Amino acid sequence: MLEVRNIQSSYRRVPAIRDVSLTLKQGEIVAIVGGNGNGKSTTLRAIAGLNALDGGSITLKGQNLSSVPAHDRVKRGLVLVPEGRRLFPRLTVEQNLMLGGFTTNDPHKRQETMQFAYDTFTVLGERRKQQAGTLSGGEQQMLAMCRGLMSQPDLLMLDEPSWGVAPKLVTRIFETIQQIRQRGISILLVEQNIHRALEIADRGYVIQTGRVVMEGSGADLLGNDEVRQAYLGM
Ligand SMILES: Nc1ncnc2c1ncn2[C@@H]1O[C@H](COP(=O)(O)OP(=O)(O)OP(=O)(O)O)[C@@H](O)[C@H]1O
Repeated sequence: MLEVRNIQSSYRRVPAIRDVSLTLKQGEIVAIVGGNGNGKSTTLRAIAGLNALDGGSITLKGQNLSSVPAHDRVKRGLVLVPEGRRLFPRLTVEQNLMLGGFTTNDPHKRQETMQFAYDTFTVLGERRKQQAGTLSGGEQQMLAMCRGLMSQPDLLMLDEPSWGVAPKLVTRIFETIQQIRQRGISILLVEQNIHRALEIADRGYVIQTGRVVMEGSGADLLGNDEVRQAYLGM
C-alpha cells in the first residue's frame, strides 16, 4: 500500500526528518512512536504532501507521489487526520462531515459513511445539528476521524488521536481505530500513548532525531527492553 524510502524533510533548512523508511501493507495498523520533537508529525505531513521532501521517495499503491500535490493524494485514498483535529468549530457536526466528503462523488458512499459515524458514535448523531466546537475533546477527535473517513480513504493517517482526550474516551478511540481497520482501511498511527498504540499495531517503527532506529511487530517492540526503558518507564 505504502512505501516510504529514505525520506528527508526540513523546516527552513533545519532537518526534521533525516532518514525515514517504512512500509505499510493493505489492512495493517502501523504505529510510529518516539519522544516529542523527533519527527513523527513531520513524517505524516510529508507523506500527505504538506511538507516538501529534500530526498527519498514515497510510493502509494505502486505510484510515486513526488509530483502529486496534497489534494490529489486525498483523491488517491491517502488522508491525514492532523494533530489537534482542526475541525471547523462554528460549523455543525454534519457540516464538518460533509466537508470531509467533498472529494467523494458517490452520494451513497457519503451517506453510508455518515451513518457509520452516527451509529458508531451516537453522540455525533444526537448532536449533528450542533456546532462542532461544543463537543468534548474526545468527541471532537471522533468527529475528526469520521470526517477523514468521508473521503473514502484506503489509508488513514492519524496524528496523536488520543491527545487531549479524557481517559475514559481514550479506550473508545483505540477501539474505533480497530473498527476502522475492519472496514478494510489501513492505518498509519502516530501516538504519544506508546503502550496503547503498540498494543493495537501489527508493526511499529521507533523514530529518534528524525531517523528510524528500531522496527518490529507491535508485540516485539512492547516487549523490547530499550523501548520499555526509554518510552514506557519500565
Ligand atoms: N512548523 C515548524 N517550523 C519549524 N520547525 C518545526 C515545525 N514543526 C516542527 N518543527 C521541528 O521539527 C522537528 C520534528 O517535529 P515533529 O513535530 O515532526 O516531531 P514529533 O515527533 O511529531 O513531536 P511532537 O509529538 O512534539 O509533535 C522538531 O525539532 C520541531 O521543533
